[in-house]
Amino acid sequence: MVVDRHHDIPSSRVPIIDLSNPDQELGGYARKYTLDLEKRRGTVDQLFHNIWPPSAVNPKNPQDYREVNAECTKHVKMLSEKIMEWLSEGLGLRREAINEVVGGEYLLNVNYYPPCPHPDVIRGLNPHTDVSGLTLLITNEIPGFQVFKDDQLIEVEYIPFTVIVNISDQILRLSSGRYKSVLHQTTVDKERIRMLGLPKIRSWDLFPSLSAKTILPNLGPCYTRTTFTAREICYSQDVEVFERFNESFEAEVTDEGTPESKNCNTRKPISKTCCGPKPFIMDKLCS
Ligand SMILES: O=C(O)CCC(=O)C(=O)O
Ligand SMILES: [Fe+2]
Repeated sequence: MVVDRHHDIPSSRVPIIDLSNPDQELGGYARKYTLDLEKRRGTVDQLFHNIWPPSAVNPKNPQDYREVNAECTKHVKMLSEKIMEWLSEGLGLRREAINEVVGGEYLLNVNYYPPCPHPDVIRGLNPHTDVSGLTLLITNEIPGFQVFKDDQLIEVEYIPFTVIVNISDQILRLSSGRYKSVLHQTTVDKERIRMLGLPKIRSWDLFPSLSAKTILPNLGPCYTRTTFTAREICYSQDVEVFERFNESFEAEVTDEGTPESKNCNTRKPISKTCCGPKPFIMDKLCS
């Protein structure tokens, strides 16, 4: 499986991404965080590369890794497209509608959380929503994925051979908040490596987008604008960027929102005590 195979790739062949360099192509490894007790953050390594469309796929080598990815991508696309069909129908749209707006590009993100001696105080990733269209999570057997529902933090059970599906920010936006982007966070394990593959629909460049407005004309103009660059959004698990993202989201609703979407702003904020830093985008959605 792709997630296991990436371990075998000699690191000399994989570019290291400098997260602070906005001009560097997004393909390679990055150490996202190093253990920091004060910030309650563990070490997190990440691998990113494009898996669709074929012209954008990287890395070109090793050949067998590429082949495994191509096979995996077929299934990722099939599943994602099926889910987007259901979501389109749920909005009363043509089945193809959401896929036509967000389904063009896919990225594989692999997260690696080494064992951490302080799992009681350390988190893997802080609470966040994903900026993609959809995120699929294919995890190893170590639990650690947690979601917020009605102010409660819920541990998502590991079930072998299953895929977890997160609706992410772009589908929230194009649905004018009818579909919620799931607020989630991760934990670390004291003794075992936690690792997972996250194929994501890489749609964060699509807003503002003419196609979104044309294909989804009745869903309100208010969610089609963003002031963020693809780069910022990609790494928006950083609290500061998230807060700015939320501010722009709020401004969009206030400035241009349809009456219906404005009413979406009535949800109670998620309690700060259970989610650590600030509540993010979820507190602005319909209940
Ligand atoms: O590690 C996990 O379970 C989820 C990771 C995640 O939320 C992300 O990379 O966006
Ligand atoms: Fe996430």
